[in-house]
Amino acid sequence: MDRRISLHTWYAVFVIFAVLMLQAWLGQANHQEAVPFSEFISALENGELSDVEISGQVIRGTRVSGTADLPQHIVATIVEPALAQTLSQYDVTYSARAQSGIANALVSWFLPMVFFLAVWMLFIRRIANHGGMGGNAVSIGQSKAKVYVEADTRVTFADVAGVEEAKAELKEIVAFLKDPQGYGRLGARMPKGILLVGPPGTGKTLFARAMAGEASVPFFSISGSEFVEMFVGVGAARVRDLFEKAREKAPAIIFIDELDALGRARGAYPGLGGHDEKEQTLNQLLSELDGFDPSRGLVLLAATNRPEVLDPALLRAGRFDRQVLVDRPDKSGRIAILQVHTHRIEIEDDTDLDEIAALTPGFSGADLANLVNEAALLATRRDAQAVSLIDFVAAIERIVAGLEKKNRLLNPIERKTVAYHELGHALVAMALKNTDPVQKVSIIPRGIGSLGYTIQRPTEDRFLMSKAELEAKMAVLLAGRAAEQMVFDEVSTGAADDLQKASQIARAMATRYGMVEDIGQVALEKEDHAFLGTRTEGQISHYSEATAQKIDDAVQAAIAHAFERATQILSSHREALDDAALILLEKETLTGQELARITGALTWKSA
Ligand SMILES: Nc1ncnc2c1ncn2[C@@H]1O[C@H](COP(=O)(O)OP(=O)(O)OP(=O)(O)O)[C@@H](O)[C@H]1O
Ligand SMILES: [Zn+2]
Repeated sequence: MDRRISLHTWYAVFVIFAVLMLQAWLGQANHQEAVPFSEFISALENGELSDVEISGQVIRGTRVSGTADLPQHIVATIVEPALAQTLSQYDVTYSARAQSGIANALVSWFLPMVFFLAVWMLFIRRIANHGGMGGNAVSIGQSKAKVYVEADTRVTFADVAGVEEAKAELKEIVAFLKDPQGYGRLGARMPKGILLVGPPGTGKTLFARAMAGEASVPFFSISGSEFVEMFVGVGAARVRDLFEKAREKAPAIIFIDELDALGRARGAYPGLGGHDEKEQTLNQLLSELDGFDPSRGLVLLAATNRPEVLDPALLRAGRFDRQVLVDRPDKSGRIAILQVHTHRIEIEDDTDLDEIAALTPGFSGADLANLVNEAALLATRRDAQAVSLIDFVAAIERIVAGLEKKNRLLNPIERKTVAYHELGHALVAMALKNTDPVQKVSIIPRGIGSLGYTIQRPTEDRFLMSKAELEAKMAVLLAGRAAEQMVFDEVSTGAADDLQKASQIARAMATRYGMVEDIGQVALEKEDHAFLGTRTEGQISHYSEATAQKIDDAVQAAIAHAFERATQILSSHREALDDAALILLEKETLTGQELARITGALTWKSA
């Protein structure tokens, strides 16, 4: 990759240099000397000039006779606008300034630019086609497309560790690739496209290659980021080529890395350029997806760490209709990943991977791979026979500093706060009747702005919610902050999103669902139950100041009540909360069952 970037830079410098040279040369040929206006006029009056042209404030002419030591082309600025009129008695042409501006730019900038860009592209193509990616990857396609194909990736699921849930899901796909016919026979339908979603460096690319390795099928890949700054039509041609090549070799895996770079919501590009090109590429991809027939043994995988920016059309049924989460590993996951990577190096017996894993919360698989590498380098530098714990600790310190800069790691106090916050949500959800069961609690940061998370799995699709359910939901939402308040006697900014959601519900209860006695069964605002899925906003009728006051009061009261309720539940289960927090801080994720076991929750589900 680096090599190609440096070539790009090299050629960019070359082109700029060449254009500047050309400009200088053109300028010379066209050389014009600026002279005072009075001098220009006298030359004109003396009949020394021909081809006199006025464009805007500028007048130029070609000297046909007169003093030889003056340049042939002279130009002056019309100082007195009124004079422009009197000039009409001479043989002059008036030309629009804009026109001559464009013509000038065309000659001096645009044409040479196009010419050199073309030459540049040609060079880049040649390099790309000859150089390829190195290793056992071969790039195919002579001119248009740069699709990488590996006949055998030599990576298997054993190389991917710490992401067991995702692995289990993807194993099914491998079974299909190994025997497309047999799979179809049982009536099972493969998803058309599978989207691997997760933070950078968690092994999405590795997973895709491992699937190809497991199934012993060729691996065709292309990266979304390579589609940027491409000429119109090239991107679409690449996509077409990718699918064509893969179809010839089916069964096979097609992998599109960084899907977000080319699959961004259409119409979402600020500014000009690139827009049409990206739309064309995306449209081509969509049409390939629609014509895609999984029963022929092709599996389409893509990866992204920003699923939220993807064009919704990509995620529709029959396109990328299966998402697999590839998350940052928890502690046991990190141990497994460290095992994979330390396999190839010599390590001292004293090195306890468990301890290293404990020191590296928030590390991704790529960070851990990097860590093992660094540690090995440090050991080599001190002439050791094997890598030992001290090398790992030193390497961790270096890497942590880098990650902290990127704001990806929590300090110990933050971790503790997040643990209690998330457990607050989880325990209150477990204690209350009208809530969805807790599936998972985690203190592994997920994306920007989310430091931890609690997943509740709805037991069914919801179209109606009762007042009791809404109230329970609010209590669960406020329980994060309630736990922080109770344990640390201090609150943090981590609850902002919870508060917003709870306020939304409280407000809707007052203004839309007629659930507040004091206001009555009137609808004051339009539907906005973001929590049920639909969304339209605005006032239905104009209501008085007094009613507005009542709404505010009702929202305040509902929130206060929910907070009170959460606090009460948590304080009566303080011991369970502390026990769970200890274990969550150690393990980083807890499933619903584990949590129930720790807290004995199932015995106290009541209220
Ligand atoms: N789960 C894992 N198990 C083992 N190694 C891993 C794992 N995750 C990442 N790695 C290591 O990190 C390297 C980079 O991971 P990979 O490129 O697959 O991540 P990615 O999720 O595709 O990242 P990005 O989103 O930045 O493209 C891998 O080649 C591997 O060495
Ligand atoms: Zn929260």
